[in-house]
Amino acid sequence: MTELELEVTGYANGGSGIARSNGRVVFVEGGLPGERVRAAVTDDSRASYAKATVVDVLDASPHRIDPLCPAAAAGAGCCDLSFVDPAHARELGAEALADVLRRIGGFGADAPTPPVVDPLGDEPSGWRVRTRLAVGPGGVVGLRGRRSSDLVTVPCAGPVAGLLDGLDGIGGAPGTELVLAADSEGTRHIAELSAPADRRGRRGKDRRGRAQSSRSAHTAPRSVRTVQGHTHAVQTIGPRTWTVPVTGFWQAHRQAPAAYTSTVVDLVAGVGLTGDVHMWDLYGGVGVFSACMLDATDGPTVTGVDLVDTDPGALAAAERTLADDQVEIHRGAVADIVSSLRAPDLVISDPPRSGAGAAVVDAIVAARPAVVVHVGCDAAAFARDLGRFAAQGYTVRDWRGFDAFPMTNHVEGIAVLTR
Ligand SMILES: C[S@@+](CC[C@H](N)C(=O)[O-])C[C@H]1O[C@@H](n2cnc3c(N)ncnc32)[C@H](O)[C@@H]1O
Repeated sequence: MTELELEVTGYANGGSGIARSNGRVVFVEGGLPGERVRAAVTDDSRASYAKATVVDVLDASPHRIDPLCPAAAAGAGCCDLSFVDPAHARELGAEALADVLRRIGGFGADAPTPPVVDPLGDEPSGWRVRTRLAVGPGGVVGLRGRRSSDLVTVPCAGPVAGLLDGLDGIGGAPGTELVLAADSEGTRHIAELSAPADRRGRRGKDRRGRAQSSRSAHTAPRSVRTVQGHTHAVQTIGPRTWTVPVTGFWQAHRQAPAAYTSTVVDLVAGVGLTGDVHMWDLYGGVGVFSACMLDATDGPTVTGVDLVDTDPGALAAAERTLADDQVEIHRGAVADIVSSLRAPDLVISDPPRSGAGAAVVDAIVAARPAVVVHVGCDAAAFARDLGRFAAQGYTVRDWRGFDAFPMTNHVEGIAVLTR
């Protein structure tokens, strides 16, 4: 493998350092701004940039520390920034978020001050209430390697205390995955997900056949078996309680649901929306944003909600918790449903990592809500969506960043826009 000696001069969204070699950008995994490193080239296939990974640190950044996560240090793909002092990792996250808001979102000097990235707790470790692990031969449980499918059995530092205790031989079949969730009481629930269809049917297929089965495996249903605890985890935020399928979506950071819901209420109140309003809760899941807006004592009075999501388990949980509220639940893709909904005054959208995308942003704009709150767990997709709102007459009035996945490069953004 080719090795290069590089000066790392910047930090890119996604967690790599930025260096240059022969006029070409090199994204350096494991390199920090200010460092001189020796790095092995891992991808040389593009003309404009290459990728490399640090093999030796020649001059270290003062922010480099002994890795906080033993699993990441052993090669697992979990906590990619566990070797960075947590406060500095947050500064890097804020820089990367500001950079994509400028470059991808097109926000210039007239935009609000770029967000700082706030911690959601005092500790960089012990925050994660949900995780997914692989089961290897003999029922041994671990994380997959960063760049391999090898099993790393050293425990990750992210999960809350007790979540990873005593897992080997707990009963997961080799080739399956275990989904672990801690509920609001701290009780652990474990569900086994059957092996993806492509792993089960791979043998004996040619390359094209394997690619086809890999694509369909993404959408193929996987059977679920309870290994410990219950099929559903009880989660609470303030006065509300949800029973959420163990394999369904709930924010990973134990402090995130309370922090995000109070932030959303503050941001909506902060732009002066008052009176009776009709709201859309898009990508609403179990309806945490519906609930916080219905219960808010500041800001508008929400008289009705259209909640849209694709996940039947999440929607069943929403139906139970919001049974006595004016919430209409719609199962399906946001892009297919929004144009049939009653015009909203307020839209909250919280898409998955890929973002809402052009068609959904355009459909929200066409419905002319006075206020939009947009949430994003991928900085680039978040910036792209916000840029599209801004190009069509919406102004970002305020935005916040959260260190919702400590020890990793990921940050969460929440922005409020008005028409
Ligand atoms: C980041 S989660 C947010 C869930 C919820 N707002 C919360 O905070 O608990 C994204 C949600 O989008 C849903 N989803 C993904 N793609 C979707 C689509 N095309 N249309 C509607 N919902 C979708 C997922 O099922 C998931 O519940």
